[in-house]
This record gives sequence, structure tokens and C-alpha cells, in this order.
Amino acid sequence: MAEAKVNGSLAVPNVQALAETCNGPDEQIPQRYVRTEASSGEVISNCHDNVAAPIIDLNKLLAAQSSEEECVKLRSACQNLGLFQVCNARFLAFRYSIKHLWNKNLQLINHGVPDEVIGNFKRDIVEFFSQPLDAKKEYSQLPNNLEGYGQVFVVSEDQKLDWGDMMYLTVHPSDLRDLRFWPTYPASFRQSIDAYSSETKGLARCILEFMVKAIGAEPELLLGIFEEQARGMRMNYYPPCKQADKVLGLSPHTDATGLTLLLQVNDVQGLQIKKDGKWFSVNALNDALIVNIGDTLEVLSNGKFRSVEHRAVIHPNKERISVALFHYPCENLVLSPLPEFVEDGKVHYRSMRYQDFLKQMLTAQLDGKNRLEKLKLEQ
Ligand SMILES: O=C(O)CCC(=O)C(=O)O
Ligand SMILES: [Fe+2]
Repeated sequence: MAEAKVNGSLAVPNVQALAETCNGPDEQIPQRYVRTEASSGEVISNCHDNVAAPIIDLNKLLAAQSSEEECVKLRSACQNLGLFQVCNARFLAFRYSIKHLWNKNLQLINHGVPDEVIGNFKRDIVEFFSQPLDAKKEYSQLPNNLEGYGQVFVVSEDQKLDWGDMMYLTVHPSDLRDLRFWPTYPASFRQSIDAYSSETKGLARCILEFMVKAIGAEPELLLGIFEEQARGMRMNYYPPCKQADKVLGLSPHTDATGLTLLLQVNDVQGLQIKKDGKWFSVNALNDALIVNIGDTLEVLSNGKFRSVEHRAVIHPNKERISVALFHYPCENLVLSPLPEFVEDGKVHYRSMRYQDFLKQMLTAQLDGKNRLEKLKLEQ
């Protein structure tokens, strides 16, 4: 994927290995990982009704008698939070033609994203990261390439670092896959990545379509921008840290792309979202996929959808693994609000070539929602 080759990251130590050497309660954590902001500020956890990540039931969205009510929930999540979790995603998959849907002749084949696909995928990721460092290094990133095992967004020698390692792969389209970085251990890994990627494909499209429908707009143009475009998969490995409140697994950021489908691989929580200046812990349900709205969707929708600022925190004695599946827009997109979403001529974001926007992101350290804020026009 061209996006993955925009720029590389400076090489950083492997955190999984580092964590093994400094994981006593009094052990010194290297200064580059010590983050004062990790323990400052209020964090709201255990919020009831999953306010930080409302649950959208796809079955309810599809059933005539409950669809409207579920759409209201979806609209509110997209406009106020930028994040929700979908349940029943594993029981539904959507193979349909957009034309049919808008002719109210929806064809859904309820064949499901099989439990087996998610189960195999999770099992193989855990197995991959549990290998000795040398085995994983076979898939290390190469200079000026984001794909592979390593880290991203490290652009200066004195920037603070995240307490995590990652593996990034372009998974779609298949002719852009760089198999040099696709692990051959465990033996079923390539197959399980492929299966997860293809089984979730229709789902992202379907969710996006419901989102647009929920705000009363026509979906064709927006869907067209993401149709058959690149998808990238980032597998995050966060080792435990006895002094978890001194480190951050992943710095505050928004995803630059369209929708992100986030899968928490093991049952360790750690995702937090920012709302009204406060951090909220997300309680990810076991069977649910978390849907993040990225910056591209915020701009295209003229702010009708909000991208969500989020970060990952660390557990004191358990590893955490997550997988983000990013949906990229077409490469030559000019990022600008679509006319469909502009009311009374009020355009809220200035235009920018998507490639430039992405490059800005990949050549800087993560910085909350600030990059997007710079595109906002004074009203
Ligand atoms: O680990 C998580 O829950 C968040 C991961 C994430 O935000 C990302 O990979 O972009
Ligand atoms: Fe993210």
C-alpha cells in the first residue's frame, strides 16, 4: 500500500523485551517511557450503560420493529462520541448490493462472521507475539516502510515512547500484500489474517451505510470513496508494566482514516476515549467489535461524524493485545466536506489532499486531535 510506504519510523527498543528486564515494582523504567500525563487528569471508569462505548446491536438495526430506535442510538454515538461497539457482528455478515438496499430490496445473507474465524485469528496473534524476539524480528520493519514488526510515529530521538510493539500489514487489496512481512508462524497465521480481513469487509461497509442513513443523508458518494480501497491492519502488543500508571501503551490520537474496526484480542481492558476533556475507560465486550470514526470521515461528513481521540493504557501484570483494521479512502482523494453534508453553505473544514494529510500524520508524533483541529474553519 502506498500509504504504508509514506515514511518509516525511527528504530526503537523492543518493549516486550524491555518489559522483561524492568518489570519489578521498584525497577527503573527508562525515562523515555515515563509519561507524567499517564496518571494526571481524571479518568472515568465503570460508567454504567457503557456510555463511553454504546453498544449497537446489528440485529436490532436490521429488524423493522427496532431499527428506528437503534438508529437513534447510532446517530448519537457518531455525533457525540465517535465510537461505539457493535454486537452480533459475529452472527451477521452482509453481502448485498448498495443499489438493492436503497431500492429497499435489501439482500442480507445471514451467514455470520464465524466464531471460528475470530477465534483462530486471536489464537494465532497471541502465539505470534509469544515467540522469542529473534523469531519476530524476521518480520522487522525495513527503512522507510511502515509494514512489519516494530513501531510507528517515532520521529525524533528525544520524543517520549509508547509502552508497546506493533505489527502492521496491508491486508487489502491482496496484490498489494507484502508477504515478506506476513508471518509463517504459527502455520495458520496468514490464513487466519486473510479470513478475518475478508469476513469483516462487508461489515465495515454496512456499518458506514447505516451511519449515513442514521443522519438522513445519501450514502453513495461516501461509500464510493471507500469502495475496494486499501485496508491496513495494526496488531498492538502491550506488555504489562508494574508501574503501569507511569507509562502509556499508545499515545492520544485519532485515526486518520475512515472507519476503524478494533478487536480486543484478550480480555484485558485498556482503551480510553476523550470526551469533554476527560478520559473514559471503554469496557469492550467480549463478542463486540469497537468501531472508531477516523478524521477522514469527520471531514467528509463536514463534522456530522466526529473522530474520536483515544489512547491505550497498560495493565500492571497482564499483557494486552488489540487489532485495529483501518479503512483507507481512495488515494487521490481531496479531503473536503461532501456537498451532501453541507447545510446553508457552511463548510467547516478546509480542503487538503488526503495524501498530504496522511503524510503529516506519519511524519509527526501522535498529538491527540490537533492535526484535525488545524483543518477546522472559523465559523
Ligand atoms: O489498543 C487499543 O485499544 C487501541 C489501538 C489503536 O487505537 C490503534 O491501533 O490505532
Ligand atoms: Fe487508534
